[in-house]
Amino acid sequence: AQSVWGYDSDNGPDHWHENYPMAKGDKQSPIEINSKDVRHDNSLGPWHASYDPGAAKTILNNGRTCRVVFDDMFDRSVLRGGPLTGAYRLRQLHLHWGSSDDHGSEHVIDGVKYAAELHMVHWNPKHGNFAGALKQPDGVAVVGIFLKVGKTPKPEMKRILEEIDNIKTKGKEAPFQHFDPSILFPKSRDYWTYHGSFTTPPCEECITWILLREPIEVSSDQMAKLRTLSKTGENEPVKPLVDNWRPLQPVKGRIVRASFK
Ligand SMILES: O=C1NC(=O)[C@@H](c2ccccc2)S1
Ligand SMILES: [Zn+2]
Repeated sequence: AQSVWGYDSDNGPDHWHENYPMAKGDKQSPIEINSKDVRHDNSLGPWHASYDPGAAKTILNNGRTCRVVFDDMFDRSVLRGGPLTGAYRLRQLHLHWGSSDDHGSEHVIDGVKYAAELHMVHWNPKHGNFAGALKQPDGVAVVGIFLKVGKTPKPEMKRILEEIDNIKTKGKEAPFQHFDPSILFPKSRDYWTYHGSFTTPPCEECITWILLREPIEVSSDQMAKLRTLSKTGENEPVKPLVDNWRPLQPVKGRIVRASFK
C-alpha cells in the first residue's frame, strides 16, 4: 500500500514530493527568519483574534500531532487585521515538537530553534470551505507561537497538556470544550509575516504566516509530557510521537516583513 506520509526515514519530508509535487515549490514553509533580511513595514497594522470559547470541540492524536478542533461552520472564532484582508475562521490548532528541548520548532529565528511551535490554523470563508481555501494564495492564515523551555511556564498550556493522558495513541479523541486559545498568546503582538505553505503534505502554497516574535514559556516537564504521545494505535508497539517538524525550505527570494522595528 502507498506509504502514507510521516516523519520517518521511509515516508518523511525528503519523500513527500513523490506524492505531493507542491513540496518542491518556490513558496514552501518553514523557513529561517534572518533579522538582517527582514523589512519593517509601517503599513502592517495589529492583528486581532476574537475567539468564542464555545467553539472548541475536541482534542485528538492523529498520529502526527496533537490537534484541538473548533466549530468553523460560521464566523464564530475569527482572526483579522495584520496582513490579512477580511476575517479568517479558526479551524484547529496543533503543535510540532522535538525529541529533546533543544529543537522542535519548524521556523528558525536567527539560528534559534525552539522546543516546539504551536500553529493556529484559520481559513478565508470567501473561498467556500477549507478544501477550497487550500487552492488559493490568500486561503489560509496560520498564527505561529514559539514554545521556549523556561522556569516560569505559562499556566494556560496546562489545559492542553492535561488532556494528553486521554489521547495517548493514534486515533484517540476526547471532548475539549470551553477553551479560548487566545489565552496562549504572549504579551507582545509583534510578528513577522510572509507567504508560504502547509508544512505537511499536500504542502499547498496558500498560507499567510503570522509568526509571533515573543515565545511563550513551557517547562521541560511539560515538553516531556507532550513526548509521551504515541504515533501508533493502542494495539500496536508504542512509537513516541516526536520530531514532527519539517526541515527548513528555500526562501527563494521571498521578503519577510516585520510589524516592529
Ligand atoms: O501550519 C501547518 N501545520 C500543519 O501541520 C499543516 C496542516 C495540516 C492539516 C491541517 C491544517 C494544517 S499546515
Ligand atoms: Zn503546523
